Amino acid sequence: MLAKEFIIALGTHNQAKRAAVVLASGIEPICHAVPSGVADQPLSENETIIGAINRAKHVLAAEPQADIGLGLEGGLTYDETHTQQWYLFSVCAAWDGKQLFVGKGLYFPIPNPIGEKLQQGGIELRHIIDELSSTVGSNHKDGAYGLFTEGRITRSDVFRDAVIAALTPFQSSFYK
Ligand SMILES: O=P(O)(O)OP(=O)(O)OP(=O)(O)OC[C@H]1O[C@@H](n2cnc3c(O)ncnc32)[C@H](O)[C@@H]1O
Repeated sequence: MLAKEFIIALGTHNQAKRAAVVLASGIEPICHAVPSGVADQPLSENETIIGAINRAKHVLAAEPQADIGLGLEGGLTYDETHTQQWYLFSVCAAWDGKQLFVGKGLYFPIPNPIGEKLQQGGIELRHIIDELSSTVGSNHKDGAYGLFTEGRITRSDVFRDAVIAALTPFQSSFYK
């Protein structure tokens, strides 16, 4: 476990992401919205990872008193090779000014018509999930994962695992 005095800067005010960091670390992060430098709706694995890394680096620069910057980014990717299926996944990048690690959360199939609609542009996943779940701000709540699994997995759960993965090399003596 990280020491309580360890300061985490998180590059967003998103509540699902903030909750994920608390679940993963037991620490309340300093939230500071920073640009991801990628599209509002990333549509490839590479773009999503770059967005997470940009956020981690930008937030540590903006909050230099922090020990580590975390960037959390959600994105979609199309699996051409095996399943011809769109997937939603969540990435955490962790940057302490010297070392960078990335944790990837669950890969989760989403209905292909949703992926195709997003690919056409002009709309983000949260708009579609808001409409399907008759809510506003689904991306701050249980998200697409919560809707499709009837609450068995939430957006915070998925990001929690990604945060644990990205933080572990900074915590565990096995990586020293
Ligand atoms: O405020 P920020 O940190 O930018 O959080 P975000 O939720 O708006 O943005 P992300 O970059 O993480 O996600 C890219 C887009 O995909 C949407 N999205 C990703 N995962 C989602 C989920 O589980 N449920 C609903 N929308 C989701 C999200 O709302 C954005 O429109």
